[in-house]
Amino acid sequence: MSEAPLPPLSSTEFTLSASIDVDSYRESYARDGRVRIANFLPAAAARALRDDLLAREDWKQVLNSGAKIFELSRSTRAELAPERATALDDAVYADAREGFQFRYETIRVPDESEARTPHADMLHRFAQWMSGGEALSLLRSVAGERAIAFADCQATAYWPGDFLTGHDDAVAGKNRHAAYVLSLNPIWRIEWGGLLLMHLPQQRVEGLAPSFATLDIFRVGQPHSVSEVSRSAPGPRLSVTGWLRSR
Ligand SMILES: O=C(O)CCC(=O)C(=O)O
Ligand SMILES: [Fe+2]
Repeated sequence: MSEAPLPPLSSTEFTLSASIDVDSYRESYARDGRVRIANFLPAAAARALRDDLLAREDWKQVLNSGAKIFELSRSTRAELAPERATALDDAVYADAREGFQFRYETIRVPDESEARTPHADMLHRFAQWMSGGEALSLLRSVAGERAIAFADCQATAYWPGDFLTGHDDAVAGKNRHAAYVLSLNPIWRIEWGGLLLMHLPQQRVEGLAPSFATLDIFRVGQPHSVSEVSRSAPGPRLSVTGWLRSR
């Protein structure tokens, strides 16, 4: 297998934490198909990214109705008549009873490097950093997939009541090798929900609670879900997430 060239590094504001032991993460990933890398980013960088994302107003709520996906800006939602908003909530929970269903807020970054304007916003810069240099080289090593060429990227905020039901991330034509989730929650009680649940045989699950500056990586093709964030959560479950892809 030939190694795709590493795209140039476009930003120096993100760095890898010094403590990452690539070999042990590579072994865990090869064995289990998933791994949690603690302290993936230095705390200051993770904190800056979190603050930047929380200050943004261009979040869109995304939800599906069967195969259709709807996107609602915050201003659109604010203008919804209360009966419409309740009907929408009811439909989301009714459809979640049996089918594939999700609802959360997102800010997306374009997949193409040219569209990720250098120095546009912090999330774009993070996506570019993940798609080149030391970060991409680490991700390729841990996943054992030299064909990985870039990280696609979106920020997600799961507010109380938000969730994502079981699925396996495999989409034809997207060339996804592994999913990643950078968790940006300095304080999170497990009881607040929003757990990344890996669905195992016999109704067993392995749950990964939101955390801070950790990177979860898991191989595409494994059933998983995000459990509903509870009404006791004081704020959103904030992450930056996407897939490690080849072109
Ligand atoms: O946010 C997470 O922990 C995982 C999200 C996920 O599974 C997805 O977006 O496909
Ligand atoms: Fe997923």
